[in-house]
Amino acid sequence: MTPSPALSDPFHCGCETEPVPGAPVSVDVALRQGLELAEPVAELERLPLGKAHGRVLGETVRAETPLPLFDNSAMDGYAIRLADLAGEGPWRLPVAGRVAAGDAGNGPVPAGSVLRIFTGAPIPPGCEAVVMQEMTQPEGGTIRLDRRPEPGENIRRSGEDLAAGAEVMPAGRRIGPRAAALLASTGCGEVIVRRRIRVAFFSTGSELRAPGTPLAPGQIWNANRYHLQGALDLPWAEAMDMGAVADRPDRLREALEEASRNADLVVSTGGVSVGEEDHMPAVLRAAGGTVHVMKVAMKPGKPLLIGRIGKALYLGLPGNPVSAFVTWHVIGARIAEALAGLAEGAPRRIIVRAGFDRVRQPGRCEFLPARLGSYDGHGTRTVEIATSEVSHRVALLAQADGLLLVPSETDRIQRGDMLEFLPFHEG
Ligand SMILES: Nc1nc2c(c(=O)[nH]1)N[C@H]1C(S)=C(S)[C@@H](COP(=O)(O)OP(=O)(O)OC[C@H]3O[C@@H](n4cnc5c(N)ncnc54)[C@H](O)[C@@H]3O)O[C@H]1N2
Ligand code: MOO
Repeated sequence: MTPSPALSDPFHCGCETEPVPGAPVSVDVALRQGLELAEPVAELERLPLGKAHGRVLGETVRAETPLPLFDNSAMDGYAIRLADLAGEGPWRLPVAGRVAAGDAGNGPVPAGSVLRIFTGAPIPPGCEAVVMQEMTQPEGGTIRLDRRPEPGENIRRSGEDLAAGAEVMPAGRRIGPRAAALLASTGCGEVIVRRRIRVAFFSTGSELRAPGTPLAPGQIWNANRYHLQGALDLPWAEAMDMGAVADRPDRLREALEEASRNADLVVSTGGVSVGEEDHMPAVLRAAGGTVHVMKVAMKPGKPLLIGRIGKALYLGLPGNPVSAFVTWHVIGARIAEALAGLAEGAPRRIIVRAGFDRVRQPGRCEFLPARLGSYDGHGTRTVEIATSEVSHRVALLAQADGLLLVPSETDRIQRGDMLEFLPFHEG
């Protein structure tokens, strides 16, 4: 599959250089390789529009009718014929009838008269303009009019928003609130959507316990499980939460195999680094899977496995909670969107100004939890970071406004430098 431009929009984090075997690949290369593996789910479903919110449109929709459907009034006022306004104003014209939204509106405006008309009502034959009622003075069954309206004034023309036969929405669009309003306006009572992708996920780590349960020395509460539960609470995904699995190769293999039988995408956290307790690369291979990416030149998130097992795509995110979040946010979510057939979704990026000075070691692209500060005189916001050692700093992450993107080749950031920033959508 050729990834769509939006999904593969590069981070310019070193993709210009040729990958060296065994060395970390750039974020862009990792993303591209993941997207190449992500064949969109093929099955389609027909759903009533009211049950399709947030789903991914499976077919391009074309308009069978124009939008607006018929010429109609943009204002509450009076439908007039311009020929009735002879000479200089003011003019006085009798009100011969009324037409409201929902009326069939077949009767013409009688010559020498006006019709009372309301917003959304069909424009009666002969009517060349609608005069807002505020521009008229009613006087005993007549109106007085001081100004000659322009031809077509306050008339919303049929087809001016969308012509009959035009594309309403392309396949791959998420049916968000705006899309739903348009589909409804063009009469789409049912839509064809892609089936939900199935995502199985588990956390690895013998130290992990569920929050709310007591801990023995050395144990911690599982954060990544709850991050992924939230991140996968999506209308176009069916999440299968497999809980936590101890750092034992046999258990991990069982979990991986079970997940891959049921899911399009398997996500695990932890166990992807180089320690003796980091089993996932070996477990993936032992289970017949293939490894496509092992390490990415990013911080946090250097150890990141992208592979395949059976029919499923596999993502082994690092265990450190901020590393797991960043790798999911920047790479994992893009891959999930591509599997779901979504043609959009790369995180929005804005330009900010550094509010700090920092000298750094080039070579890895950084995605640092950061807070936005005040605006400069040109409407650009300053950004502040607390530290670059962030991989375990969940509090810093939760308090951040987004991720500051530091390109891999950067060796120095000076106050006032312009940088890219990925704002978080949620509050
Ligand atoms: N010798 C090296 N050690 C490490 C390297 C390295 O290159 N050489 N990389 C470091 C980096 S960077 C990261 S990131 C971590 C990633 O390691 P793993 O993915 O194997 O993760 P674990 O070792 O299983 O866990 C790391 C850390 O995160 C905690 N953790 C794990 N899962 C959870 C969870 N579900 N909720 C909360 N916290 C979790 C775990 O307890 C560890 O503290 O490796 C570095 N080491
Ligand atoms: O790369 Mo690790 O993910 O920094 O913490």
